[in-house]
Amino acid sequence: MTPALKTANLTRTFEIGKRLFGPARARVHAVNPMSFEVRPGETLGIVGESGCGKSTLARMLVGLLPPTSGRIEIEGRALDRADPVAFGRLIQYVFQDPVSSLNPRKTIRQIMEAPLRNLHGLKGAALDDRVAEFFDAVNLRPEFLSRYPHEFSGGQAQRIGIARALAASPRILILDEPVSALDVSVQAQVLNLLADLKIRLNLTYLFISHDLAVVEAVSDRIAVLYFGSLVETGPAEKVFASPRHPYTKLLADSAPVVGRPLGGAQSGELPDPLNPPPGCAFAGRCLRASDLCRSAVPDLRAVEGDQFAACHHPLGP
Ligand SMILES: Nc1ncnc2c1ncn2[C@@H]1O[C@H](COP(=O)(O)OP(=O)(O)OP(=O)(O)O)[C@@H](O)[C@H]1O
Repeated sequence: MTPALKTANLTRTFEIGKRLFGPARARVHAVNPMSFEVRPGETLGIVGESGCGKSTLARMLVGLLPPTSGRIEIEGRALDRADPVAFGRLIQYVFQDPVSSLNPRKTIRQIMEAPLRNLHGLKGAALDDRVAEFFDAVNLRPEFLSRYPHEFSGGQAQRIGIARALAASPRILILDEPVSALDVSVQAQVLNLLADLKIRLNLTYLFISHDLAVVEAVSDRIAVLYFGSLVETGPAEKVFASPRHPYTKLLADSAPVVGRPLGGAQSGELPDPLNPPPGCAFAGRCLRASDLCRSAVPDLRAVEGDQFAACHHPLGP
């Protein structure tokens, strides 16, 4: 089956201004060569601590940030960076902070119309119909269209963000911490809405979050990101219940309560992103680390069925 979304060695480094002892500039390795697939209709959850590269990955996938190297394919077609319209028609982004992602000086109607004009050339009655259709799909009243973003609660603003993304008729939504900024009582409503829309519109989701409980609840498969690399992937019901990578186990053990973010896992020392270690980036925090771990980067390998871990000494079931 052709994947809905596929990355091949997708990589991003950032050069930063500071010069270290010579002409070479310092380089942050934000996303190391990353290859994964998302199947049609699937929700792939991507989980990781702050600074592990989640936003950099998301921004590359929607064309907001050029990759340093590697490819992005949607339904078997490589995306061309030079063609932002093609990107926008296939893949859309829902931002973490719903209110600040909406331009405060524009009405909701203007905000909704912009991608439809730019990506699909819609105007007149066809444009009005599409705006109304997607506004209704996220359960918002039509009179809201003439209002401004500050007039809405976080949950309503996130519905508007979702309507704006969906009106572009994408195949894939990148949901970057879509409920983290919302009250717990509103989170479930937005998650249920996303689940309904996915089925109704035949969508594929990439759901990025630092909240294990949310990711486990919404995902079919989960990918765990650590220090710019995927360290474990597998079925949602397996990854935290039976982790194979010691880092995944640390995450699962440190966030046992529903809705609790990854607090305890941050107590260990993260490597310096300007000077990554030669072997496994987790070796310095790992009780199982051997000389091999400190010298050779482990590849993501199948440990059982559909569960993969990038570990020289994976945990048993
Ligand atoms: N524009 C930039 N210039 C330099 N370094 C950057 C830039 N953007 C991100 N980084 C670095 O890349 C790494 C990954 O950052 P990224 O924002 O993608 O992580 P994240 O997992 O989304 O974190 P958070 O959850 O805190 O947003 C970090 O070390 C970060 O400091």
